[in-house]
Amino acid sequence: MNLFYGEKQALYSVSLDIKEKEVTAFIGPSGCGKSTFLRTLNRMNDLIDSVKISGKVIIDNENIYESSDVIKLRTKVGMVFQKANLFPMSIYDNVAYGPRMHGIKNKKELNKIVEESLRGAAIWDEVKDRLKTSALGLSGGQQQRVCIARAIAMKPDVILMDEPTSALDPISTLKVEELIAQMKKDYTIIIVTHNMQQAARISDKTAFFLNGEVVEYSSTDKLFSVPQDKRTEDYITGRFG
Ligand SMILES: Nc1ncnc2c1ncn2[C@@H]1O[C@H](COP(=O)(O)OP(=O)(O)OP(=O)(O)O)[C@@H](O)[C@H]1O
Repeated sequence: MNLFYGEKQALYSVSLDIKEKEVTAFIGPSGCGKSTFLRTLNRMNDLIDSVKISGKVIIDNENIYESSDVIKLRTKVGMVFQKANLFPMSIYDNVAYGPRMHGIKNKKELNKIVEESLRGAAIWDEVKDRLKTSALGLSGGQQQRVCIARAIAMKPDVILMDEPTSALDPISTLKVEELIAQMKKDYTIIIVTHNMQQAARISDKTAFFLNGEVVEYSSTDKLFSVPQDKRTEDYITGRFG
């Protein structure tokens, strides 16, 4: 994968094999291309006019850049952003939004999806008595877990997370990290994080990005204990970034 914003190249020959039902973390200094690469995985960069991409992203034997069904792709590959971006509507309606858009109208069925998704995001007990109240009345950490529930409601295979805990306090961060650890039995999770301890705690594999390239990609244990590249070692020991 090579990616340009206009004339400026942001990704250089990035090639990664990402395993299903694992947590893969992308780490690296600011501006090195982590979010850009993450967004290529569900074609979110298509929304930016200047973007040019060469290469392939193959999911389930299909190059997603050759298939035109972007809606189907984004159902399969969901996304959670850095800041919770709930709609100004009830908790229930936020989670039911995607399924409704996909034509599910049956109340019983929607109730089931909403409950299962909120349970899956480990927030059901906290919100079950206030489903009809505004989602924006929840704490930041709760809102982020409702965003995860909203992603789960679409029954994706892959969930992309772009610094999902960077706006959260340590306790909410811990809850989201525990949730990610539980979720990997059902989903493939790819997470961009600025927090190396977080990558070390929750991921199976880690890719270290630098200046638009992947310098090193291996099991998280190996990358943090015996980095193969001097630049990885310098980064993880805090010599730069
Ligand atoms: N919409 C855009 N238009 C032009 N250039 C962009 C755009 N988005 C990102 N870039 C540039 O692409 C490069 C990679 O940015 P990207 O956001 O992917 O890095 P990152 O590693 O995720 O950084 P951070 O950790 O700060 O979020 C940067 O030089 C950035 O300025």
